[in-house]
Amino acid sequence: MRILVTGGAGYVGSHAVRHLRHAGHQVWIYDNLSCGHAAAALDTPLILGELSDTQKLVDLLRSQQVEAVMHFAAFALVGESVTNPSKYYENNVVGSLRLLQAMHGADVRKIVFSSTTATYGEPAKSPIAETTLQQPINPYGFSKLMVEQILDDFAAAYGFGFAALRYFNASGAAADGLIGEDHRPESHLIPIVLQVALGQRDRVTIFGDDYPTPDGTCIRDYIHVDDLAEAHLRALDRLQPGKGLKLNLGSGTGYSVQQVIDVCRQVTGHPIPAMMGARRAGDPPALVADSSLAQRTLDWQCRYSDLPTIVASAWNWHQAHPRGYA
Ligand SMILES: NC(=O)c1ccc[n+]([C@@H]2O[C@H](COP(=O)([O-])OP(=O)(O)OC[C@H]3O[C@@H](n4cnc5c(N)ncnc54)[C@H](O)[C@@H]3O)[C@@H](O)[C@H]2O)c1
Ligand SMILES: O=c1ccn([C@@H]2O[C@H](COP(=O)(O)OP(=O)(O)O[C@H]3O[C@H](CO)[C@H](O)[C@H](O)[C@H]3O)[C@@H](O)[C@H]2O)c(=O)[nH]1
Repeated sequence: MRILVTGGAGYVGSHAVRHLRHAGHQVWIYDNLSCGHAAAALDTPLILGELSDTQKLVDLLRSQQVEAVMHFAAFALVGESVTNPSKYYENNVVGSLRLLQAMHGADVRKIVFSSTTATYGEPAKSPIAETTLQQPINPYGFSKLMVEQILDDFAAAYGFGFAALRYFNASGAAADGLIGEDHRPESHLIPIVLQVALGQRDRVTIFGDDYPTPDGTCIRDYIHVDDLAEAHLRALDRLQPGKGLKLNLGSGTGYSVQQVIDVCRQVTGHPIPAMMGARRAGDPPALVADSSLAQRTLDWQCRYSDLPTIVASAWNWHQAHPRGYA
């Protein structure tokens, strides 16, 4: 297929682009490089553009005869979304709406959208299935939930076929070490811990050890970015006009912050000093996916999402690119 990938110069998008191309699809990346890196595009055509530029998108979709869109472009810092909600609703909601309007205008009706665990807020029960009530606790989560709603309505009214893939914690890097995770500022646990191992930070601060979990630190479900990319590829094949797939993507195994740091110590052989700090606002105690619906619907399984494999791939990338894409 001929596919436009918004946010394809970012972390998850760049890995998905490689999977798409490997499977024989023709791909164009559309990115404003606000958080992404031109180098992450490798040899895939990169078009610099804004989600809000509807006319540019219509022209592009038409001229390249695009058949489907994968939509990764968004802002994704939970804390920043609380202090600057306007920025998040503008980019994530209005930006997505403009993209969908462009697709409608160009008669492109297939889309795979990056949603998030953050749409669930603080669910009482774990693991989290898709039937869990979606009650976000921050503007980032609301912005993604709003787009899910818009997609439902575009499916019903205009025949869009969509998949909203709710990722848990994306992590790891490509096995060949060519691309990896480089967020600026970095807020994600694994890259921060590995920056300590590289000597770029003195220590990692653990955000709270008084959670109702076995060791008191927060539990998350880490899924390898290549497993996420594979699920996107399979979702693309299963889009149906007028219908929406809403699927959790996680490994189904939870690791505490303390366990993640311990695995990073084992993989890197570095002592990785850690100190206890205060809770980070808005962190739920435990988020673990029930991804059985995605497994059945997509005929998909995680292959690289055991934590030592995730950390080893990330460590490979960080060692080879100590300054990221700089
Ligand atoms: N990383 C995770 O653990 C995680 C978890 C759940 C959901 N998600 C979602 O997955 C998607 C990708 O996340 P990521 O970690 O790769 O983020 P990222 O910041 O690395 O990538 C986002 C990309 O979108 C681009 N972009 C942002 N706004 C744009 C705009 N208006 N026009 C054009 N391009 C724009 C950025 O330049 C960047 O290249 C996001 O939608 C995020 O909300 C990520
Ligand atoms: O320096 C750090 C960084 C993180 N953590 C902890 O490590 C865990 C994982 O934190 P991340 O920031 O790596 O990931 P989050 O679970 O907060 O975020 C993930 O889920 C969010 C929604 O909940 C967004 O989708 C986001 O993009 C995605 O990475 C959390 O308990 C956090 O408190 C620390 O203790 N110290």
